[in-house]
Amino acid sequence: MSSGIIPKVNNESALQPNLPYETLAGILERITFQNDETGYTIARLRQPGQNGEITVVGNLLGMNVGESVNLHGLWTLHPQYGRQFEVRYFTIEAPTTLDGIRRYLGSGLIRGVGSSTAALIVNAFGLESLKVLDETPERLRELPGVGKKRAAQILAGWEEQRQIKAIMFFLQSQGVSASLAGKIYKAYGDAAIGIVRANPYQLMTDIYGIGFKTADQIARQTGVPTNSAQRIRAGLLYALDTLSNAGHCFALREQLTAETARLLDLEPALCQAQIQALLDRDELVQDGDALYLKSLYQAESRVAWQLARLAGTPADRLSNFASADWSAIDAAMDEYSSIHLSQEQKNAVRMALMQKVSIITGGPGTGKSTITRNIIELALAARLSVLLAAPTGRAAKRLSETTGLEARTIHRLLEYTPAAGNQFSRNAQNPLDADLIIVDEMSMVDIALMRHLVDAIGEGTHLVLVGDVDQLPSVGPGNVLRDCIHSGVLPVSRLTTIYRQADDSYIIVNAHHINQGEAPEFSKKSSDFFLFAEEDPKKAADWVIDLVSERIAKNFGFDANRDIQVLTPMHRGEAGVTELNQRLQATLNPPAARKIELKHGARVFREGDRVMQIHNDYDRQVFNGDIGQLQKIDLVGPTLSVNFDGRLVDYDQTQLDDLLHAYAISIHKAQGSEFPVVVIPILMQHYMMLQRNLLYTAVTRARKLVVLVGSRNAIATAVNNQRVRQRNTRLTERLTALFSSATR
Ligand SMILES: Nc1ncnc2c1ncn2[C@@H]1O[C@H](COP(=O)(O)OP(=O)(O)OP(=O)(O)O)[C@@H](O)[C@H]1O
Repeated sequence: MSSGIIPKVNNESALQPNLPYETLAGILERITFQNDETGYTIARLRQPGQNGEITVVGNLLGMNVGESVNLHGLWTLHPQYGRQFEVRYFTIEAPTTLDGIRRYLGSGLIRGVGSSTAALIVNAFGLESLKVLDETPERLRELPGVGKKRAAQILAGWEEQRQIKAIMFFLQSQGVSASLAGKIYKAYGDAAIGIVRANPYQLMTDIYGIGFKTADQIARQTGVPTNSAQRIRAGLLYALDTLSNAGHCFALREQLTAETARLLDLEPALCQAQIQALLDRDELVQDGDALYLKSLYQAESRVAWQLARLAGTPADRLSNFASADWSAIDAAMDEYSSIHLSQEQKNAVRMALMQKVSIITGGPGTGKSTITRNIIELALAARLSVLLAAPTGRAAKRLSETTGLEARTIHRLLEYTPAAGNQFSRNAQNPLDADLIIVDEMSMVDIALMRHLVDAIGEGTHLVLVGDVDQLPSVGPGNVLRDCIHSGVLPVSRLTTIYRQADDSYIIVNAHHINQGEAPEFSKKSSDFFLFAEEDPKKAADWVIDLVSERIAKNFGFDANRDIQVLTPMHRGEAGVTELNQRLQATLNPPAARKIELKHGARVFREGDRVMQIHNDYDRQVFNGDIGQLQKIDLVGPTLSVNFDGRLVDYDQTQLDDLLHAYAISIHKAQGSEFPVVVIPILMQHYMMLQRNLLYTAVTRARKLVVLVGSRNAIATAVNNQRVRQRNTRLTERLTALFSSATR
């Protein structure tokens, strides 16, 4: 782990970014629409001395018709509704004229009070009406026809809206944007102010979209000292969490102290003391010089323990194979199968059926799918039950296609139910009922998911882990497949011979070249592997646009929207994800009168866009890396409907952060997916990311055509850089220790 990978918290406010906001003052005339769940509002504002009304949109919880408001935000141009003002922050002043007060009280603001009661109140108390409600509400009884019960009812409604307003006011005065304030209010209700004051860092755990930096800024505003124990503990957990997002399961004590001290701008000794506090509270676990978040420690130890249990049990649901006549089985396989397996492949089949836990690894075209099919055939012929799974929906679909048997995501296999508090219904108490379980694309499985998987496997069931260990490791923490192989305690079949290869096809040959540290060949004979040499990032990006929108379709007959995927090493720069997406969107899906658009932050979603979900959402069954097409935008919700392989999924305003444009995606996000054509910009500008397994992963995503655009130098740098980023994991050591103690 290199030091300094966690960005320092700077003093710039992430809450109130330094944008040139405009301020509008006026009276809120009408609320046209308000989404009860999210608080998203469309309203009309009248400005003093000006004719007509303007449309204002944003999270306007706590704002009511008739109020004088100061709105801070930006003008935007809506393709259908024209010019409108997007509110980021607001302040409210109560109305001051008789008419204003009457309209205000009668606007529906107070539950159960309409325009006639409002008129009664204003007739009786005049300009003092609001003061009466606030300070001497017993005077409501003076109103004709208002008894004790009715007065209490009016008062309760008044208090309720006052509370919302007070909370929204408090949060905004702490620098929280209106939309975040809305989220906080929705999460905590009337307790919001209390919680934010007592421990703003609590928001990190409870509210999606609030991270350490936002919580820390709120804490500064509310006066929490920078050296408070609360802040340091939150900082330590945040540092560990950031490291786990980079793939690490633990941090060394010294590194964690240094990282956190730098992050918080405090003395390391202060951080040391709070490490002990977190250990005492059982939020951290210490293992020698390593410090783990508790959940990761449990996951890693449990995976090792469960694998030892599964491998070491005397129970064997495939015992027939242990005593089988393997020369007869090999002969039968040769006779009945159209493909004659090589000896190394036969050994892999035999190993899977004889060993309770085993691993099959190999590069593209080495026969992993073929072997998997053979294993399944033999198991089914022996009337055994087989379950197949893969970490992502798309990988599972591919496994189904290559084996002809149903394959599920690991989450579905384990009957994951997010509604029931993220529970896996298949677990140690209720294990999967199968004789044989095969999991494909193991390189993508992180330590947390592996823990749930092995927990749910009963003794005697065989587990076969299949994957390509040279691919990029999982996005989540751990390096499970690699660690299991390195431990040397589990049987491994390494497949080395490439079978899938036509004479003019270079994709697989080059993938293996790259994996072995050799430069890919750009031969004239090649029909599927090309380089457009260009050193300059801007010109390389121009090439990418031209290739995707014109050349590849023209010369090879592929469809730009359906078949071609741009994969790039970085997010930033001319040839990074962000800029390429903007340019490709403009070229492949330009604005048009009939296409509705929705602006979200710096991005514009437009009907017809290619988009990608970037988090697992088990409720709605859309997963990190799923790519779909934006079919419809409904501006009133506002909601987006995205078509994922024929299934429509709706996104409301609060879910839009889960969606990115996907004309160009990062290579990391492409793991486990395949595309007919991939176009890969690769430049010295991407220096930080130029690693062998990154290029290898990118190239192996293509089924029919690979086009590299960039510099030979960058390709050579990637190929030569075998420094697979080190991940802090101890699964290898745990496995070795457990297995050696079992055999002693
Ligand atoms: N022993 C063999 N003899 C002849 N052809 C083989 C042999 N093994 C595999 N093949 C063929 O090689 C091709 C690649 O095999 P397979 O799809 O099983 O590899 P893979 O490792 O799963 O590849 P990938 O990871 O790219 O999907 C297939 O067309 C398969 O039929």
